[in-house]
Amino acid sequence: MNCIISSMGISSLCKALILLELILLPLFASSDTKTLHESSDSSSFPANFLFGTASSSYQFEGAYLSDGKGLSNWDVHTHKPGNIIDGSNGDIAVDQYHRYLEDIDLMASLGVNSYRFSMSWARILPKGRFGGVNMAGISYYNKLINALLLKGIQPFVSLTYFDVPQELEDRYGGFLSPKSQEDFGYYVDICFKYFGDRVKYWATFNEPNFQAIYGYRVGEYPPKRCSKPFGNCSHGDSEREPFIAAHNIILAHATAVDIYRTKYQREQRGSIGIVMNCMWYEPISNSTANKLAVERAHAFFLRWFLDPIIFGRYPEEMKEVLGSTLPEFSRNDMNKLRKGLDFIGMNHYTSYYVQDCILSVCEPGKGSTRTEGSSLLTQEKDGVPIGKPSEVDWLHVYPQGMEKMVTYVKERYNNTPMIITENGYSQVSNSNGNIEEFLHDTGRVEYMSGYLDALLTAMKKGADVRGYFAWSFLDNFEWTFGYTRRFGLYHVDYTTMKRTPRLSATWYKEFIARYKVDKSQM
Ligand SMILES: O=C(/C=C/c1ccc(O)cc1)O[C@@H]1O[C@H](CO)[C@@H](O)[C@H](O)[C@H]1O
Repeated sequence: MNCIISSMGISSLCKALILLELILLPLFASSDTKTLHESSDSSSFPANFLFGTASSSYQFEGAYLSDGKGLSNWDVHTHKPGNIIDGSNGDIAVDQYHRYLEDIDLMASLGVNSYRFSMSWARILPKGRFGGVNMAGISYYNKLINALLLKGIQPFVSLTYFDVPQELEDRYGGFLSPKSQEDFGYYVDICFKYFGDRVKYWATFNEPNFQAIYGYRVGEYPPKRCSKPFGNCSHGDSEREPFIAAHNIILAHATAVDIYRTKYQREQRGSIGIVMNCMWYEPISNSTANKLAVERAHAFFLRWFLDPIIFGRYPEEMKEVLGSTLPEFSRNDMNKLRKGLDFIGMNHYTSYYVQDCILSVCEPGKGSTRTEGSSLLTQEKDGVPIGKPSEVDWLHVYPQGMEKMVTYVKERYNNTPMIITENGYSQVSNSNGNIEEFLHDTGRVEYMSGYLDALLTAMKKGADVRGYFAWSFLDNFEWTFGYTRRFGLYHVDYTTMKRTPRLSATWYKEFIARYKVDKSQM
């Protein structure tokens, strides 16, 4: 039975059921970890569910100047000393550009039915719309798509994933200029035209909420703009620019959807959405102020983009605080925004406690300032972490967050179809050494098994979720952390580029196999 929490509170029967669950849950949880291999109930996922792995162009492809590719903002950023903690870059990355056939064989052996990858804008249009189409780039993605389809693996394409042609930055300041909307429209039209006969899933942007904050507030991603006290950059305005960049990204998304709907979708029959970074928030106490702070945290991160795209307006919480700093949508923009999206892509990894900083005085920290919504994010309460810590400081294991996050998005956006576009776990490494330890990744298996169970719980309660992608297929270039964070189901030796399956790869393979056996019996 479903427990419906109304404004009146929870019924007493529900309370009793929840209590019973709380008592029984630890019993099941402990037997779960004993038999890792049978812990998750894959057979209950619906038919046609997408089970895949995820990647992105800059983190995987390498070949940064091959066959006519132009420079991207990330090529330029990583080549400047001091930007990446281990001084590395994605020039070679994991060389997927040359090894895609071998990689597709690995995916086929895993049994996944989908692969999420991104197209490098600068590989297709080295100078944006100010130059020609690079046919060698088109040819690479054609080969990749065809080889995937040959193995029964659906391509799931992110049109852009943080990397944009440097030309756009140099010419007009990238996403700070409305001209970026036009450029994005020009680019996606080319992608739909060349690949849309075979690609049925398109995501316009990956984590634009993260992109806006890291590029324009804290200045750790290109174009490395910010102001004090948010970060240390030579240019920028942390209180204004994130909102301008976000505004242009929202309208660039709308432009892409408009083009797809008017020119391609009827014939090509695919779907188009956006991928958001989704963090779950728990109030640090049950006070009304902290609960309101949780809602503000969602408003200033997730709803910042999804409210305009789905409802045509920014969250009230943002308007109230930001006033005229928040750009406005013209009538023309509103019309474009009406085209919405077909699915919400969700990257979910971890959860935070939230403390109100309007009524109480907060230590400075993530989210605490006015322009961030006055909601301080922490991962500890009275010295106790929100979930089991991992080797990576920001990644705490809190599987309940998956169920709650999916349920939140379901309720707010009228159960728009959702796809978990990323979920994953990291190990830390400073060298290639001790591969055995890296391969025996029980932490990752427990993480995925717990999060998939929580996802299924949300689905059993009615959430319309269509797919799950593990981040990541292989170890890869982890942005500012270079090669020191390993998220792969497969270990990569960065000297030889050899890929080796971890325990988690075997576990995921068996998980998918059980799902397939069950579905073939239907
Ligand atoms: O979710 C995140 C990043 C979270 C974070 C980073 C640094 C902090 O200090 C706090 C959070 O990005 C996604 O998660 C992955 C693994 O990180 C990245 O490799 C993906 O490219 C990206 O889409």
